[in-house]
Amino acid sequence: MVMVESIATTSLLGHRPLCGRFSARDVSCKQKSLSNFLSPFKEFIGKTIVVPPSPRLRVERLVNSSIKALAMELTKEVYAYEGKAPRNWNYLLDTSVERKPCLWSPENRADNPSLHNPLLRQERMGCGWLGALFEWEGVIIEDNPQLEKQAWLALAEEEGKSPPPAFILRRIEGMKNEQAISEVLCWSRDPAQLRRMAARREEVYQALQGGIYRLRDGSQEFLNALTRYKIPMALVSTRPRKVLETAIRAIGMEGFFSVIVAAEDVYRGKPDPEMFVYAAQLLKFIPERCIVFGNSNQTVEAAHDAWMKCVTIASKHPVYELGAADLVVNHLDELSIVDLKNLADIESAEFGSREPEPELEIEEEESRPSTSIAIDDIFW
Ligand SMILES: Nc1c(NC[C@H](O)[C@H](O)[C@H](O)COP(=O)(O)O)[nH]c(=O)[nH]c1=O
Ligand SMILES: [Mg+2]
Repeated sequence: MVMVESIATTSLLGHRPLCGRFSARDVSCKQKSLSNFLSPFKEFIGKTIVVPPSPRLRVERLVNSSIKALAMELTKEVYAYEGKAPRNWNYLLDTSVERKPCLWSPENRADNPSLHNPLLRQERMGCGWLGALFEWEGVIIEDNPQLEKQAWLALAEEEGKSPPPAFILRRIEGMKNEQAISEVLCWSRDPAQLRRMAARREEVYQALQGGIYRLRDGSQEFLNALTRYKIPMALVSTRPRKVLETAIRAIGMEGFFSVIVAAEDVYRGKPDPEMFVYAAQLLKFIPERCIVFGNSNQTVEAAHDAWMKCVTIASKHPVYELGAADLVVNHLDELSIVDLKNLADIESAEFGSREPEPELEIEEEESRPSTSIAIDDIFW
């Protein structure tokens, strides 16, 4: 009984179903109806029992009877909802009450009754079922936006292409090199050429970067806290795996990440959700229980498209540019574990329905002036 109560309490604190049809208020009503049920029952005992049983026996009877009564009540609801009560159970069904699907047995995505282990189930509904997906640059370590630009400009020169303007560089932020070259810069569509240019661009960047890594203030402390609470962590970055592994060793952060998703593991980087969805799969978590930590709006878009919450770190972008994030901080150690649990529990309107988005209407072609680009968009 104690275990059942504690699971129920944890599930209330630690999870709210995403279907949006069951709220905390519904649960408290259910709890009230049990205590309402107990009071007439006590009176009944007082009037009819001639030889009072021992106090222990009385308590046991009360508990057993209330469990039976609750079971009967719940059975009524199930049968009423499923519409398949046995014929001689008709007297149990109050047909005047409109039954709402989902009122009974709300889906708790954090729970897994097939585990047959109350402690494991309880842990899953607490912190034990919260996954943290971290970008690398600008989140765990300091990044250097100038080097990104310089690497693209150097590659453009080597390839005999015109230097990409600032608004194009902003669009490719967070993408994989191949994706940026084929889909935005439009330098080639040939897979072999894409691979060659992408590898060269990474080589130039690494040469400029020089293998010097600097931890962002507060990252280590935050990762230590998550480790203490046994929250699994994934590193998700558009850098190649080898670069990430070298960098992790260089700053002594081995052992923190149970999963690493690197550039070569996916077809597309941000704003595509692929990297985060894959990381959640590797952590064996459903996306709704994962929180992404990034530093750009492309990350926010990717996380939300993956049905994940997103905390952004105002490293290269100021706070006011990161308004779409669920939470914006300057450094990771501003966050507490409770912040993360609360964030995981917020039911975002955009996550309310998994129905496909309606197709956008195609606008009629109008004679419009060609898109104008502000001068400061072109020059940096
Ligand atoms: N293209 C510009 C970028 N790109 C940023 C990188 O895509 C990304 O940050 C890097 O690959 C590391 O990955 P992650 O953050 O660990 O996922 N950044 C700029 O500042 N400016 C650009 O023009
Ligand atoms: Mg980043």
